[in-house]
Amino acid sequence: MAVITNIGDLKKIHERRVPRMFYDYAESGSWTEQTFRENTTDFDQIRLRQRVAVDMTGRSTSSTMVGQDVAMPVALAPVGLTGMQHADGEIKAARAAEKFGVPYTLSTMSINSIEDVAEATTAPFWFQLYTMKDEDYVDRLIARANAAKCSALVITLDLQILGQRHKDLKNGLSAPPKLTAKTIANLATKWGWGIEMLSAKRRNFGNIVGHVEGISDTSSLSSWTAEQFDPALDWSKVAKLIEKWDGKTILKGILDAEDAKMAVKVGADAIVVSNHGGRQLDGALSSIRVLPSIMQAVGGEIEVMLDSGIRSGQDVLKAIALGASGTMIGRAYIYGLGAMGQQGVTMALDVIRKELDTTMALCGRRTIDELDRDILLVPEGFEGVWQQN
Ligand SMILES: Cc1cc2nc3c(=O)[nH]c(=O)nc-3n(C[C@H](O)[C@H](O)[C@H](O)COP(=O)(O)O)c2cc1C
Ligand SMILES: O=C(O)C(=O)c1ccccc1
Repeated sequence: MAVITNIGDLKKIHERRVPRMFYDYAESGSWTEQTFRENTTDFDQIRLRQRVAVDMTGRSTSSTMVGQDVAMPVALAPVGLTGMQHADGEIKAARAAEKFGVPYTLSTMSINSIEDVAEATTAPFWFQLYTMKDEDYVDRLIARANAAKCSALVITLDLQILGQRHKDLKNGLSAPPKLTAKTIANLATKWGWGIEMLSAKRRNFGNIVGHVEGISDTSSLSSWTAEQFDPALDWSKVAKLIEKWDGKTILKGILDAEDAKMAVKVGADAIVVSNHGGRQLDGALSSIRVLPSIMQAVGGEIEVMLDSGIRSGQDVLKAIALGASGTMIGRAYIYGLGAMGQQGVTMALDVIRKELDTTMALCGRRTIDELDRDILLVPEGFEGVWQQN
């Protein structure tokens, strides 16, 4: 077996093993993919400060996220259709996260249901909520997450309407895949995936089957989303959702200081600075680029996490040093899952922790608390904010 030394190694195996439709779905950004690309290239523009002769014994990557102890400040982000990357992928990812000691976030749009994951794990996981027009259904989802003892509700705000992803539209993305000549030809080359998928507990959306007539046919993810998701979601509705949830609430998809202030106002416990991994508004700034302005606006008032573009422990370190208390990874663990199931997710987490730990040592920092702005050289434009009218 190939020696895995970085996340890119897992990505190559993922691409080989998983049907094109699902690899493309994971890897796509929206439109020209400018934001998707800049999410990673902007991280690369931040440089690190080497420090020497600092006693580096007794280092630790452990920290806390929304009051929970974590082995490192990295949670697994909610990812729709995870169970199409590997059979029962949500269960496998949740188990890997539990063993490693980091939070797992289950997407509303997952293949395994809330109950499947609760049954397969003991550590509390986070549940990510998409708000639908049918408010009773949203209430039922919240009640199910509560019954499953989820420790945080992650409300995603940047996808009331789906960004256009050209590859998904061309591939006719669906779960399970529709058997067209093109998909059959592709599946024939992915027999490892196919054989394993025969054993899966579920092959369509576990949280929403039965919700609407015909839901197991997600033949067009975009038209289904357009039909079901609530385009009228506003801050007053967000405030009501927060009131309905007893545990911690995390608002995901904040990319603007003004919105971050609103998140504080409605009483969220944390925000995730995110552009949905470059899958929504193409042309939006990268998360790492807007983080300084958001820290300036709400730092100290609310816990700030960041995702979009994290592919290494160095990226995690950069986000923390700029003020985030934690991060989320999406594709970085999905590559591992698609490549090798639970073991691949563990490998991805191991790779990231090793990189974080080594980088901390070489920057002369021993703990997550010690990571500060002093160890970074940040391009000037990163500190910029939108012009106020
Ligand atoms: C394949 C895929 C599916 C996603 N599905 C969801 C989802 O169901 N809910 C959600 O809040 N975010 C979803 N996201 C966004 C992630 O939670 C996260 O914000 C993003 O992946 C971070 O960027 P990264 O992949 O560069 O780490 C998805 C991302 C990907 C790549
Ligand atoms: O693909 C996504 O990014 C996502 O969040 C989503 C939205 C609707 C249905 C499935 C996944």
